[in-house]
Amino acid sequence: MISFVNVDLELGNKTVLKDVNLSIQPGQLVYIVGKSGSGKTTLLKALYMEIKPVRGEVSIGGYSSSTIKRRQIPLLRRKLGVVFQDFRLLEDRTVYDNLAFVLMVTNTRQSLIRDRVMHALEQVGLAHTAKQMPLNLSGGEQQRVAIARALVREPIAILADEPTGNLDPDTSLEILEYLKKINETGIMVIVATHDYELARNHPSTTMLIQGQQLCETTFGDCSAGYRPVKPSCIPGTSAEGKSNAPERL
Ligand SMILES: Nc1ncnc2c1ncn2[C@@H]1O[C@H](COP(=O)(O)OP(=O)(O)OP(=O)(O)O)[C@@H](O)[C@H]1O
Repeated sequence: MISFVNVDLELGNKTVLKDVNLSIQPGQLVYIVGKSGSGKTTLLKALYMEIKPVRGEVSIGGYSSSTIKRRQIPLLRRKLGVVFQDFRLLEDRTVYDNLAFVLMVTNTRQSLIRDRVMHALEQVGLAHTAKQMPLNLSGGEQQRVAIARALVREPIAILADEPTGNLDPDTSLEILEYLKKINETGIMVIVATHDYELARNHPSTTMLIQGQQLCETTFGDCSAGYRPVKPSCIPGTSAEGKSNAPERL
């Protein structure tokens, strides 16, 4: 499970997000939408503990931002797969080697590496590209390789930061379909995007960052509008179970 409880996040001296509360359960797919500069990347960075909250607590994969030691951060990150807008593939290595590299740095057995790499490529329909160089693939295919690379360590969650930002609308939908299929295997998927319409076409829990606040809606229930999430929604907090009636915005 992932949770944010009363979290404030700052960059430099600027407060980017204030009093964020969020709970994501195993198997959930969540969109974080918000305009450019609203703080989506900042929120994801708090999840992989590149940014520490100035107030409140982020919990993920059994670690807490309040107690995690610096040396434990790489261990947390091994449990997470991160996907970026610009793919970030190693251009001088084959598709296979891009994935294998991730496992080699953690001393995974060679026989296991091959199985894991090919399985991850199969999950994005690209097993046949294993020997190709990334730049010989289309943008959409390169992003699918990046998703496979995120999968190869069998993460508890995939964090995707604007994964469709460099892609045309049809390819963007295709990428979201792959992320949805991966989510159906039980992996939490968190997609940050400024493309509200894209998220809208894929009904699921959608969080909106607006004026430093994180608000929630579920498409199909838009009549309730977006509501700020209160700590009462976060299991395990002292306020759990108290009312969090939707507020019309
Ligand atoms: N190092 C920094 N110091 C101060 N402010 C920063 C720093 N880095 C980013 N910011 C500001 O923090 C805010 C949030 O940035 P963030 O990258 O999280 O937004 P975003 O929603 O991901 O935007 P985009 O969709 O354009 O990537 C922005 O206003 C940005 O200008």
